[in-house]
Amino acid sequence: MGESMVTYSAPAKIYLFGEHAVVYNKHAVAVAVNLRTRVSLRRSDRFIYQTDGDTRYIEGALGIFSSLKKIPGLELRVESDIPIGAGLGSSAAVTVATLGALNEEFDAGLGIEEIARLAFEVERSIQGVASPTDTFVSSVGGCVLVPDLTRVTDHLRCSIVIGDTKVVGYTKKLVKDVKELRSRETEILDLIFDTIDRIAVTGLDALSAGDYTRVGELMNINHGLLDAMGVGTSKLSELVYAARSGGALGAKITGAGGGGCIVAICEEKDVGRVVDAIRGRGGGAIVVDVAREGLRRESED
Ligand SMILES: Nc1ncnc2c1ncn2[C@@H]1O[C@H](COP(=O)(O)OP(=O)(O)OP(=O)(O)O)[C@@H](O)[C@H]1O
Ligand SMILES: C[C@@](O)(CCO)CC(=O)[O-]
Ligand SMILES: [Mg+2]
Repeated sequence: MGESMVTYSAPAKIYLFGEHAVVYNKHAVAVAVNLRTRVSLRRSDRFIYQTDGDTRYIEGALGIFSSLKKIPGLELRVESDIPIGAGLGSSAAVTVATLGALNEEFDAGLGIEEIARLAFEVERSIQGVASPTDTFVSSVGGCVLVPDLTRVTDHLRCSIVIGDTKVVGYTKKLVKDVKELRSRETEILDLIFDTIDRIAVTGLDALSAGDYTRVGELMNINHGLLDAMGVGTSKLSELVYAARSGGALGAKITGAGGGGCIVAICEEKDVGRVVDAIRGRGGGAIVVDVAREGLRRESED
């Protein structure tokens, strides 16, 4: 019987504000949520992977880690609650959890900030252009402000509902499409990004003041600007409007768009109506909580 496997997990995330603009160094506010990816691994004489996704990000994590410690062979298993390509940061979570487990198994002595930075390098190398948001919030948990890379709170006094179009969005392609649109309409896209920057900063102030009506209103404006940059779909907007009609304070695309998920915030008393409204339009709907913990060691296998 080989030595026991070491297991680390990392959470999914939603964006309250700022996706895509954050790639151009504008502010974003992201929140880790309690859907997790768990990576278990142990040394081996060859490389054996068990996972339900392709291994691009796992290979990316192994590659960047190998520059620190030689990996002769590895048995690695991934189990995840996070839908892939749904805008919930599944790539960041699998990368962060893989690096966390490697860090312990090979005694690399990396701190959480270093793990977040290495994970960001993996995302950027695969995505082409990327922000540190997804990997940072998955590493540290709670609610974070980017590009400051600060954790602002670990509690929201509202309910969070994720609506899933069940259509995969491809982050790499969507980020590239926005980059190409910006190359054609630079001034206009920069005005949109600047407006999203202001929304994120104002939204964080509203969050800190507990003014969730204003947080929701700013989320709605942000959704319109994501549509304007071409990452929306009719299905995403259908679920957004359904959530709002169901009583959500605010609802918007979360993540890269082009498919994937929306996020809605509401008062606890309205959660059932918001869930029913999303499901009534054929969307998947799950109520999530803030994940206070980011990268986390799980019990021995
Ligand atoms: N459980 C998993 N096992 C292995 N690889 C995974 C897993 N989950 C995600 N991945 C990797 O991440 C890729 C999806 O990343 P992508 O950035 O396109 O979507 P996302 O991270 O889910 O959404 P977003 O980046 O918009 O938040 C998959 O193709 C796969 O390479
Ligand atoms: C679209 C984007 O802003 C978020 C994807 O979850 C890309 C990134 O920040 O790397
Ligand atoms: Mg991703």
